[in-house]
Amino acid sequence: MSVNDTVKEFIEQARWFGGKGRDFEVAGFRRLGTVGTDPRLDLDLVTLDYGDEREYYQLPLVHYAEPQEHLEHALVGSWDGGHVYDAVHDRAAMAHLLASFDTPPTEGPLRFERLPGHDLDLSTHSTLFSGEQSNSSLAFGDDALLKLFRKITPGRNPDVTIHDVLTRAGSDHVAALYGWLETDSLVEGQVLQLGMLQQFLRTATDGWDLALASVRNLFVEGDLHADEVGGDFAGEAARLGVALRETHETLAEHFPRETRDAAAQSALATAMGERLDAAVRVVPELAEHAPALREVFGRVADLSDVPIQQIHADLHLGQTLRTVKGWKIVDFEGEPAKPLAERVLPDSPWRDVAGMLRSFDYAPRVVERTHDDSDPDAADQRAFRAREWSKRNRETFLLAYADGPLGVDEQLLLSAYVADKAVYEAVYEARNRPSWVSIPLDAIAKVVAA
Ligand SMILES: Nc1ncnc2c1ncn2[C@@H]1O[C@H](COP(=O)(O)OP(=O)(O)O)[C@@H](O)[C@H]1O
Ligand SMILES: O=P(O)(O)O[C@H]1O[C@H](CO)[C@@H](O[C@H]2O[C@H](CO)[C@@H](O)[C@H](O)[C@H]2O)[C@H](O)[C@H]1O
Repeated sequence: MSVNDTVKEFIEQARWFGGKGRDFEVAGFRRLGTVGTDPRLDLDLVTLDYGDEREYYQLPLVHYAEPQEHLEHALVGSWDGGHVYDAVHDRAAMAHLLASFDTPPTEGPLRFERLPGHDLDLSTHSTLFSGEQSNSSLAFGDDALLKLFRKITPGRNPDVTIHDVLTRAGSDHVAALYGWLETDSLVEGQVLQLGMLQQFLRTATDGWDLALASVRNLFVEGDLHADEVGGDFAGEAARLGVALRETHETLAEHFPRETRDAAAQSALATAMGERLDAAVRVVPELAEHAPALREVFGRVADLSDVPIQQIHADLHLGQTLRTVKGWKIVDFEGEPAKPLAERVLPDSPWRDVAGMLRSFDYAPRVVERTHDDSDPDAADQRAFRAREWSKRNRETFLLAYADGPLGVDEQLLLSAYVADKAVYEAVYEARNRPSWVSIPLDAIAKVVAA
């Protein structure tokens, strides 16, 4: 088998590969740089050709002369007389990267950039994060987290740019950026950012997991209200609201702020309508709600002077981490499916708020699904509690975020973003978790009934 075919097979089964199910060929293989010897770590860039478009993926590959038993699960293939493994699984290869952040090479194509203020702990070893992630993240002990980007879009990565700005501004709501890895390359004449090193949040618990635990707690005590059980989430929802407001304020101070005029608002309404049209083709059940949704989107076309700025753009509870020092927000890459040029455009902060409101709707619905519905009374009671949990946390979060009631225009814009996100989710679920598609569909039915 050729090296290209071997690499293609490896990419197809990788959990970070975003093009699953699509036909592609490996059209090119380019060495971006090499770090260390014995073992040698190559950072390679693979070009994938889908026929109508191309994408680039980063492959960190470690080479050994002899087979490595402990890396068997990470074998990519054997070529050039050696054995080649996915390097994120190899502590020796990852130690080369950490050492290079500490003492950057003085020559060569790779640039290991650092922010001042933190001495890396070189005595640590790497542990790869598991889970459904679009990139590969590794913890170095309790000290640092390295995220190696997999899909590489030429140009600056917003995750790096935004963490850089928020770290320098002293924000309490992100993990501090320690540095990043980049290279100039001939690919589209732009910089390629390959990885990001940041503070490891040792005491972090995922916001989504915390929300699920709170709902489970509530379901155990079927006769108690959300505010009467031990795991009530409202205090956390309020703190999250404040954390998001403060993050938006800091972003507004350091990135350009604009206002969207009537023409731009009209373009927003059109874009939401187009996303709906495309979604109906994937999820035909959306069709019955389409006229009412179009009305919701149409109302935002009449607004003008809408403030826009840098936002997170892909916010949900799974992008929040609760630490002993409060809530942190992660992953500022924007919606991965969108092209970079669109992802870096300013947008209304209400889009982020809408993302969180949708998550507060999801959490109880997901827990409900794991319960045995053999007792219809208990199921009804759980459905009632689920609605109560969601409403309580959405309202508390929103009140804390806005620090008061919303104006009519703000409410209108927020409802449109909520509906737009639910339309996006209907497609996402149909493609990834078809049995969950009723969660966004039910939410859409509620929006249009309101
Ligand atoms: N600084 C950090 N410290 C500890 N865990 C983190 C940190 N940043 C992100 N995580 C966790 O690492 C995982 C991957 O992070 P994320 O930025 O969402 O990656 P991806 O871009 O691959 O989706 C998530 O589970 C997230 O909660
Ligand atoms: O984290 P990603 O950028 O990969 O986001 C995608 O996956 C999310 C699921 O992990 C998905 O989020 C949806 O499901 C969540 C529960 O699993 C829920 O909290 C979110 O509100 C809901 O949107 C997200 O839409 C998708 O882009």
